[in-house]
Amino acid sequence: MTNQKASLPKSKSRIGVAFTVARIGGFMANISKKKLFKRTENGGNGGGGLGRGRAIASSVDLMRASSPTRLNSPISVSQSPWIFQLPSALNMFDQITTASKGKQIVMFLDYDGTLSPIVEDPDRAFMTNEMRAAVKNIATCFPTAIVTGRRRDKGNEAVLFQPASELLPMIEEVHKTLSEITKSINGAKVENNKFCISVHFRCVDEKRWGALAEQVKSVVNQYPKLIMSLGRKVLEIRPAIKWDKGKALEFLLESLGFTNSSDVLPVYIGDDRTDEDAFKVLQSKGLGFGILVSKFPKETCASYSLQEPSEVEEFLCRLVNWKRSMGALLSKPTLSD
Ligand SMILES: O=P(O)(O)OC[C@H]1O[C@H](O[C@H]2O[C@H](CO)[C@@H](O)[C@H](O)[C@H]2O)[C@H](O)[C@@H](O)[C@@H]1O
Repeated sequence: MTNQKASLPKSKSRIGVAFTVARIGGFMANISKKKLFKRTENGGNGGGGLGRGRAIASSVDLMRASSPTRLNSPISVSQSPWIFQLPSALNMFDQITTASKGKQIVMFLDYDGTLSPIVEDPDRAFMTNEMRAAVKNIATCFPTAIVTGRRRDKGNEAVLFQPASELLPMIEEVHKTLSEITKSINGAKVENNKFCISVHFRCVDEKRWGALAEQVKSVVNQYPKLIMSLGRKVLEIRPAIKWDKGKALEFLLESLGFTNSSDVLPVYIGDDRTDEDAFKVLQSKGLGFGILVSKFPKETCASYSLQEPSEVEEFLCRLVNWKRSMGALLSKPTLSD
């Protein structure tokens, strides 16, 4: 499999949509996280009532938990009770297609960790040729949107909606400051996603994570219009506006004319905390299916799971084949023809 430029296929997509999302709110999994990020999310002064040492220690704990690389318990993935709660979307394939009877499937796909494997260098997160073909095919079968925090020139073609444009000069300024200030930390990488800044710590020695988080928070705290949250080995700084992947999903469904929920079956596939906002919307509306991409147990509002991008590809290919076989069945000549 050869790596390719991280852009999506240009033609034949029913929507051809890629979506830049200014993220907010994140996925607050537990109380300590709420406390820790309170200052940054409120533009206030961080760590809640925690002392500085404890606040840094819990920052590091959260950063560690942001992208687990092993199971905490000694049991294997297949034995995990989480797997029972969150069955594989591949095993549940027939149930998913049955639920789509009389409805329009609309596909929502996250990019990093979903369509492309997680890699150390965010500039080298590419879709394989096979995944590219699968995405292209799925977009010919169903309305399809890529919902990502990445900037348009890093993998996407069209942007339907970009909130917070007036904050761009400020985001640019913060990007410069963060790039400068984090130079002292080996492996730290600051990425400018236009509407959000990502400070990556995947390649930073764990001993330096606390120092990095402190540096970033000290800058973000000077900007009340920005908040910070955690993704997979990444600190994300974004506008404090009411916009997230859940709102993006609602906006897209509405734009496509699917206000009547009985007509539509949205399927959202994502791996990260920001995707939880979309899973939550689907869950609360009793609409479609959220599919979490993860090998490890996680707290989630998704209904099903896929372990890694290669399983996402398999799932997309099965959907394409199913859709094509349905089309073939419908067009088969009958005796009366
Ligand atoms: O909304 P998404 O498309 O899921 O974007 C979330 C972040 O994705 C990227 O970072 C992640 O993938 C990198 C490449 O595999 C990996 O190195 C990093 O540790 C992950 O967090 C992207 O680079 C970030 O800007 C996005 O915020």
